[in-house]
Amino acid sequence: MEKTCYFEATQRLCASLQLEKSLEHYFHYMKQKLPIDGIFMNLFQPEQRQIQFIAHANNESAQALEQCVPLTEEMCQVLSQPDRPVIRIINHIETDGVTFHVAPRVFPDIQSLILMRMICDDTHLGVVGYYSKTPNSFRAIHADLIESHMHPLALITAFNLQGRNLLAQNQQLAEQNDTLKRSLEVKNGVIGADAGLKRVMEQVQAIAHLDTSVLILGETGVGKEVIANAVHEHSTRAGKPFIKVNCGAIPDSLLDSELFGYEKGAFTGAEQRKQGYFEQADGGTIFLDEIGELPLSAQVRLLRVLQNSTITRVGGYESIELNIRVIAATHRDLQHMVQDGEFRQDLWYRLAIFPIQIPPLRQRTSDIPLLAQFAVEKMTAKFNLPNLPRIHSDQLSLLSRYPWPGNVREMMNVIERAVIQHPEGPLDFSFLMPSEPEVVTCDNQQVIIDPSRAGDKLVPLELMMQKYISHALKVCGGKVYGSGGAAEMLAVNPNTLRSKMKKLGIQA
Ligand SMILES: Nc1ncnc2c1ncn2[C@@H]1O[C@H](COP(=O)(O)OP(=O)(O)OP(=O)(O)O)[C@@H](O)[C@H]1O
Repeated sequence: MEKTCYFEATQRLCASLQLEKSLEHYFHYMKQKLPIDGIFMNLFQPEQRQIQFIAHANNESAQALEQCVPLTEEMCQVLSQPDRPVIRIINHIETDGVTFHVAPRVFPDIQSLILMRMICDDTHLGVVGYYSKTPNSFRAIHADLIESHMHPLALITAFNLQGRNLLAQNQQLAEQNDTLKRSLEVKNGVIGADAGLKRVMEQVQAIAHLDTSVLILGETGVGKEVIANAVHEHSTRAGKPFIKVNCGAIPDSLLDSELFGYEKGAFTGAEQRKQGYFEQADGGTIFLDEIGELPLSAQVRLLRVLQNSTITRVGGYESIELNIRVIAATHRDLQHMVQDGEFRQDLWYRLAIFPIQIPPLRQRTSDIPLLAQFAVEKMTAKFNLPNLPRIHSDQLSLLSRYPWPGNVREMMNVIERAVIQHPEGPLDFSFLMPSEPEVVTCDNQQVIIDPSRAGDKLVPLELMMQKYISHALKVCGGKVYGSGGAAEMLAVNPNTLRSKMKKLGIQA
């Protein structure tokens, strides 16, 4: 009889991964053997000084519970005694101090019960309670019948606990992961912040919280905008506007209206009042990229704005006071431009209070693997690829040897191209290796076009331009306009480049 009961009970306890479901099956079997109205399970949590009810089954339902009942210090001591009996019959609940304090808080109708401790690996987990709403319901024979069920009950509870702990740890790790990801984002996607750009990031940290103007210097594509963004994000202006102005991309005739805005009727076509970039940046930061391209006439007006912190819209009279931090950037040698009279010295002094020089990528090759990984992840997301394409170590060292004249932007383009070519990986960058020197025929002679290999025989400038523009297009993956395009890399106006391409018969 006991053996059959043990077998049947164990089968039911093992029927589900959900404790309350197992308990429900078990209850419906055990109610035929015992005078019970329900069964509950709870955990003893001495560190929290409480008992937590985790599952309950009766004739109506089965529920997973999370109800906790606090214990006094003395109660904890009583329950921690190792020699407490495994099974106890309590036929009048009010006679047992601890049980009377705990069980009726969750199940008010309990009058009598059998409590069986669940012990697994010498650890007291908690108890199973077989209860009745009638007093004096239980006899020793009932206790004898269930005593052998302690092990399967303890085992399924221990597994369930392990699962709960794993879930909780998992959730904690996921939260930590999110926090770490966010803190990486706060570093604003500056890859190399702890390596090749460490010195730069130290300067960013030092200047960010001040309102001083910052001048960011470095070759094209080196990450000047990324650093400008980092200054803004680390400043008290983070969350306020960050307005980027590419000074080289605005035609001279539109500069004033773009920068300072205009009043309705200021000129033909000015049908509405429009805010300029400066007004849009009020409270935040204006990033004047390619400041070296600003014509001298505009430089005077910019200096006035910087000195007075006010602007006047085109066609307007009112002075508008602004609160703006200025970050300027250029790939040109501004000091040299000052000497040549192309850049106003007073503006240079004003902007160059705190210059940050970003080293070219070839001088910080330690950043290349991380940047490559970053670019691969970016492209994988962009093209919705199921897996990250791999880069073998020989290809990675090829990337580290390449001189990257277009810096990080060129690298992003190169990786995009490699991902398009082999989306499933591994990525191949052999196209970066110097190809056979290109030879063109000029005056019936063969001439090598690579200037570093050219001899004394020079080719017509147009031919050299044709080859050079074609090369630039190749580097930019055929892109003419926009960020990372050939016009940007060659620092020319896209329309100028288009017309040159047309003239020289170059297809994008
Ligand atoms: N340290 C970096 N971490 C992550 N991405 C970078 C980093 N540096 C540059 N990039 C990426 O390289 C590209 C070019 O960067 P960015 O536009 O900041 O260069 P730039 O120096 O301002 O270029 P330009 O001189 O043409 O204005 C962008 O896609 C940018 O996200």
